[in-house]
Amino acid sequence: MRLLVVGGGGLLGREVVRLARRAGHSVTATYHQRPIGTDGRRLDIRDRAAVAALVAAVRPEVIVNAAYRQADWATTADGGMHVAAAAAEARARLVHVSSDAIFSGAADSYDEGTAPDPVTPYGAAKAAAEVAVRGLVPDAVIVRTSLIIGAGTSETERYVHDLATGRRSGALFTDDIRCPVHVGDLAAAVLELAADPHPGVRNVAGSDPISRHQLGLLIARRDGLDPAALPAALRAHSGLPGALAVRLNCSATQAGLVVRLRGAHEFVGAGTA
Ligand SMILES: NC(=O)C1=CN([C@@H]2O[C@H](COP(=O)(O)OP(=O)(O)OC[C@H]3O[C@@H](n4cnc5c(N)ncnc54)[C@H](O)[C@@H]3O)[C@@H](O)[C@H]2O)C=CC1
Repeated sequence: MRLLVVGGGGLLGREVVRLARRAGHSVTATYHQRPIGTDGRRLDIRDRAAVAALVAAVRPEVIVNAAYRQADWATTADGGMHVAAAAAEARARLVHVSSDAIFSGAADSYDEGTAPDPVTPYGAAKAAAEVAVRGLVPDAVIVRTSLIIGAGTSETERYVHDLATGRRSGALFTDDIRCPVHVGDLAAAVLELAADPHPGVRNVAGSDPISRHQLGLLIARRDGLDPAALPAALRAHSGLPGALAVRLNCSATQAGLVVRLRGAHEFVGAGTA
């Protein structure tokens, strides 16, 4: 497969690039600010003409869009649209990465057919991107995912370390439930779906709904930190906008995947939290 990974320097993008190269695919990765390796290509997806030019030059069979910047409509919504437009022009398949932030959390769980009902600007931008992508590339695969956890490299893991070691103050919510996914499982699923001729929305998250506080305890135990040093709080009392609990139901997508989407208890640790 000739693959273009947009956002190839990020947590997910890096892993997609690594696994794709290991599988023998021809991969071009783009970065935004911090160069990646010697063969990365600089790209700002807010620049429609630049996206079109790069895609025309690389002529990918598949584009994975894993670019992301929180609270930036131009990257999330407009950028997603620019990548989709270029994919349509080049007749490339598209895997667009979306988020559980498109949901309010009002439902008990969310399957692939659920319509977005975002309650934050970020969620609204991600939902708008999905609409634009579907309009431009009707056979795109839209991967909705949840908290991405790596081997120590994710924002969540860094936050837990900072809290546990007193480098910053804060708390982890006990009522903020997500389905954390291991970056390796997610990247493997993205590559499977890139080769999958069946278009549409795919939920790709961990099998284990868990609170951010429970997740923090697992990470602390795994990394030899003091779990008691992680303050707990209620998001419901925090005044912060956003969903309390979003459980992505991945069973339909999982049934068609080789990779097993593990839950946080399994991939972070065997603790019972
Ligand atoms: N990290 C998480 O917990 C979650 C992530 N997601 C989604 O997963 C995808 C990947 O997220 P991560 O790998 O965590 O993000 P990340 O922040 O680790 O990487 C995103 C990459 O996009 C690049 N980027 C930022 N602005 C850009 C622009 N204007 N043009 C081109 N590239 C730009 C950044 O330089 C970075 O390398 C995103 O679509 C995100 O919305 C969804 C749910 C949770």
